[in-house]
Amino acid sequence: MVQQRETLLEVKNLHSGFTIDGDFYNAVQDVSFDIKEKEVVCVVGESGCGKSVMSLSLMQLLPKENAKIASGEVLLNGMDIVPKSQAEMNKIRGKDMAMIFQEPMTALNPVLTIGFQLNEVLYNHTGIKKREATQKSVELLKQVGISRPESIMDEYPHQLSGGMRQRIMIAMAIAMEPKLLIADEPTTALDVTIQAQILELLKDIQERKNMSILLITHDLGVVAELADRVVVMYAGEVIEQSDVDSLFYDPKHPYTEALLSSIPRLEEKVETLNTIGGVVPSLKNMPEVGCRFADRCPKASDHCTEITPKLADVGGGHYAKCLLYEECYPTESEGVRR
Ligand SMILES: Nc1ncnc2c1ncn2[C@@H]1O[C@H](COP(=O)(O)OP(=O)(O)OP(=O)(O)O)[C@@H](O)[C@H]1O
Repeated sequence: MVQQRETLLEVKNLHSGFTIDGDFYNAVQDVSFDIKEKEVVCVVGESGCGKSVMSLSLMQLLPKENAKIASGEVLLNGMDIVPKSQAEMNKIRGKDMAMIFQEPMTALNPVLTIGFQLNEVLYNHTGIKKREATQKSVELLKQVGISRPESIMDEYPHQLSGGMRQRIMIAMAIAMEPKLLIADEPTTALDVTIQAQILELLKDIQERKNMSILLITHDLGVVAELADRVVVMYAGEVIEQSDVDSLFYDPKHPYTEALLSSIPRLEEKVETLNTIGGVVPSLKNMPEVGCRFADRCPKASDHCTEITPKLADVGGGHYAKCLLYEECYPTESEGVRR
């Protein structure tokens, strides 16, 4: 019998975005998905599709000056964290959910030693004393595959390679054993062999610690390697969602098909990469009605700019948002507008 996993994170109708020239624009539009315990969910999509804004919204780390969550719920173990204050979020971040970023140098403080920064995470969440914190930090560095942890404790971020810095970030993220790790393009800034090592480390830690991971990436090779389920985003919206095999072998949305066909295959002699023509619309230029991919879609019909599809189950828990499928037509009461 397949054991039902509990839902760890549930995102419901999330809208978030930016105020630009006095007007508010959603960069994340009505996004809903969930993550079960011990599950790896990958979020994919081209640059500018809202992946980072979505993940920063979950952590409540959007820039305060011009960005906010406009509506929606983010349920962590059933509790909505959207209304939480920053002080409350400071307790939740690190302990219940943690995040690693593309460029660890921006997240690490350049003038503090690695040991100081690691110990700080432990002090923030526990009443631990210095000697014990230092022991724990050294242990964490070992867990992330750092071979001379005692001496690294006294070094500064700039003395380390990009791969080492990302390992430090992972050590900081797992220090309090959070159940959810959000990783936003964690390997993009690294060279290829190091990328593979960091992904291997994430996978290993996820299994050892029984964590769930939300992995943001535009690299479908990474998705194939790590994901249990995949959420495809386009222009701020979820346009497809399914388990990883179903997505790779039977993609439903023309955007996902296009993304998949842009991966070069070893057996094919590729002269040029098959890229998707056109660009993701900017926030100010989002179509108000219809499918946001319509102007780039090879399968678009007139309907596609007139009727807004809804995300619907098009078979066996595979969700798509495309008028190629009967299920995605809005009902009369849902209308054609967003
Ligand atoms: N600080 C900001 N102010 C205004 N608009 C922003 C800001 N940051 C992002 N955006 C816009 O929000 C939209 C979503 O951007 P986001 O960074 O989430 O995309 P992404 O899918 O994560 O792309 P990438 O892979 O390049 O990080 C884009 O249209 C982007 O231009």
